[in-house]
Amino acid sequence: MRRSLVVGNWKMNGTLASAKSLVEGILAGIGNIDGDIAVCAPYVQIPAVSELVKETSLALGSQNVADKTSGAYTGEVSAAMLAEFGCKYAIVGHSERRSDYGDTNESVAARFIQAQTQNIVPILCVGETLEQRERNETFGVIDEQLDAVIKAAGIEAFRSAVIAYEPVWAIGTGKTATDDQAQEVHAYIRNYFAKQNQDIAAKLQILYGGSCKPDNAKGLFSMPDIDGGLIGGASLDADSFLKIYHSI
Ligand SMILES: O=C(CO)COP(=O)(O)O
Repeated sequence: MRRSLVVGNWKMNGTLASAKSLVEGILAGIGNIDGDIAVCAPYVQIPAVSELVKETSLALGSQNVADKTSGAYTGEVSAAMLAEFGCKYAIVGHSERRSDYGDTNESVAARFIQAQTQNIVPILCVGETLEQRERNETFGVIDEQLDAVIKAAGIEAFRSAVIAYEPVWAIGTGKTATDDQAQEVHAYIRNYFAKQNQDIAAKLQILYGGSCKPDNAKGLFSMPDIDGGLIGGASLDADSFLKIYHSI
């Protein structure tokens, strides 16, 4: 009943030329799969990618969105600006934003709300660091990250949102959560929502992110509460990204 979704997060990589050829490679191999696929490009590559993916089944997303609507916020990009280029998704609360750029649970909630004002589906990232996992704080950290967004946006907002569970210790490290470790947290997240609204919980897409690669995607995606992936490094190569997509 839930559609699978695979999203590439290109992070701060590539050039205009490499972005175009990556998109062309993805489009050439997308095939006819019963599931959704998207790429989240750096802001300045969004206009070009938007042209290439028009009228295709490859959706476009951004890697962040401003927490304000418009005004004197130097360096920020608003949800309305992203909507003009047909962005369907916006990642909010990625761990790199939280740890390197000071995004707090509250500002992540504001970004989530801003995306939805323009009918952009926020992909809300949650996850624990290695130290937090070792201190058995995983579920508490995820509770706080989700509580902040529900407090600001309300539970109904999750009818058009996606969650990405990204264990920080598995991002860009080559370390992956085992299928069972990932499933345990995905089930926890679904249950967290079920306690508030069973229908929303049952329909919510929860993606796994954290060194998801062609060789481990199938196992992860076969778990009952894993609905796809948010892919970093492996999304920068059309073949490996397509192999992951074809594993759904
Ligand atoms: O951060 C990620 C996706 O948003 C995961 O990155 P890697 O797939 O490179 O570990």
